[in-house]
Amino acid sequence: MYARSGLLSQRSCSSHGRECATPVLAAQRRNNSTATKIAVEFDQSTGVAVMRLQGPPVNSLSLDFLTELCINVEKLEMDKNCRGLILTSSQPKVFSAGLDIMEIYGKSPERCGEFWRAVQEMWLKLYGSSMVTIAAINGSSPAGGCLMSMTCDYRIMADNPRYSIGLNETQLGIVAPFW
Ligand SMILES: CCCCCCCCCCCC/C=C/CC(=O)SCCNC(=O)CCNC(=O)[C@H](O)C(C)(C)COP(=O)(O)OP(=O)(O)OC[C@H]1O[C@@H](n2cnc3c(N)ncnc32)[C@H](O)[C@@H]1OP(=O)(O)O
Repeated sequence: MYARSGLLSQRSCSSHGRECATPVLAAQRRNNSTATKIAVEFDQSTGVAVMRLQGPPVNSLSLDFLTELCINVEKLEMDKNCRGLILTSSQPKVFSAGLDIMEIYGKSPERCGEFWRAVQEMWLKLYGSSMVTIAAINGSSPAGGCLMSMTCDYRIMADNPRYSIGLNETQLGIVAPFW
């Protein structure tokens, strides 16, 4: 969902002077889901968009979720009026539970590859964004949720001892790749 009058879809990328297009098209081709897991509100007066993650129960990062996230980031990126992005969660107590483990359990190597490429695309898009990006971490944010917030320029986390953040997969001896 992009609550801004469909303006973006009518504009060509070249009118904005920002790079765009191919990744969006790739992501759009992939996105067959009709359910909306990402809600975006853009305030024209401030130039700041708020992106709310709303994939119940815990905003786990499925292929559909990642695809929708990427499409929305890219749309905002193409809008020259959008200077800042706040990423937060609509789910109570959880920012994001990280990668949707059911996306990698018992799946074919091809499907796992597709999923892993979507993970890379997500963090590269956020990390490389020309917008100022802020993660407003209003709940727990383990593993891939931590990765997502790390790729933002700034992080603010709700002060609640019940919320945790970190690369918890290291407890199982799984470490982030070296690239
Ligand atoms: C800046 C440059 C960066 C460069 C980066 C380079 C690349 C770095 C690579 C980094 C790698 C990152 C790797 C990530 C790996 C992963 O993300 S694997 C996933 C790991 N996630 C977890 O371990 C989270 C586990 N979940 C929890 O801890 C808790 O569920 C919670 C704290 C999130 C929420 O707790 P609570 O509110 O009590 O809910 P629950 O009852 O536990 O769960 C509700 C419901 O959700 C299901 N669920 C939870 N997590 C996931 C998940 N990850 N995937 C799918 N489903 C999940 C849980 O099973 C429950 O389902 P049911 O209600 O039982 O059906």
